[in-house]
Amino acid sequence: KGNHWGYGQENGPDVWHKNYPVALGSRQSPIDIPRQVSHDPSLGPIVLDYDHCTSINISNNGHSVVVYFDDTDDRSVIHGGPLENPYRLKQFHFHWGGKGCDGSEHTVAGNSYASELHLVHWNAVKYKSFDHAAAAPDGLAVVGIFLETGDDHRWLHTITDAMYMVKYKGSVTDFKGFNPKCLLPSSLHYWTYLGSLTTPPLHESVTWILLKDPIAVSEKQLGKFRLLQFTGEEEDQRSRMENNFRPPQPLKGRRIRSSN
Ligand SMILES: N/C(=N\S(N)(=O)=O)N1CCCC1
Ligand SMILES: [Zn+2]
Repeated sequence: KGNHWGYGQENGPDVWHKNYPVALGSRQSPIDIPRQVSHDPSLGPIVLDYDHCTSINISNNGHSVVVYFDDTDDRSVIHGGPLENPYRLKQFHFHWGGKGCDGSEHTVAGNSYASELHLVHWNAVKYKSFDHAAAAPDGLAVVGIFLETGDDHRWLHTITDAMYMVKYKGSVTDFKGFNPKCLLPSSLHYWTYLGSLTTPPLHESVTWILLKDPIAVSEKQLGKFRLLQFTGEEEDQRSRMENNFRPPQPLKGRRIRSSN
């Protein structure tokens, strides 16, 4: 087993470029969102059509906790905003910090949030599979939602309650009938820019749509994320899954646009 990428001292974001040279590319994510962003009146609202969405399962892939969706048809798509096609929901996952530490990937005027939720979509109009789309400059669209600590989130507990079933890397369990619309903040105002996957293979294929308003989750709920392990059940060294975020990358002249 080679030195697989991770978030540790030896295999973390600072050395990913050794196996994934695109890590030093010109449209890497995440980034810091500056205080002043140019407002683009031509940017319409983002529309999330998740009414017939079908979650399949929840799993621990050794880097995050992931909920997968049936993406064999257009039943859960996002469209509008900066997007020229509808993009199909494939999965969502989270990035978070350690106890009392922030763990979002994008930052806003240098400030981090406790966690960040990513809803990953792919352009099934132009590409025949997720993997093909993931390698194309307009292949993916990821909606990012910031999580800040506050009151308990009414619907997040369905996800945190399932986490004890996927504690170890490689575990998966049924997770049907979950609609991520319940995780959206009240406003869909957003920032958008062209970037990349924030984990290897770091493909520069993502149109990022970051919602400005965070959702509130309790410290207790966030604590359940940290019960997950990076390692498999059979591995002797245990390692708590936390701080699974890549820090902001150079903007390299990119334009960030703001919806109204
Ligand atoms: N890095 C990723 N998403 S993210 N963190 O950029 O939203 N992914 C890797 C494979 C599928 C999604
Ligand atoms: Zn992510």
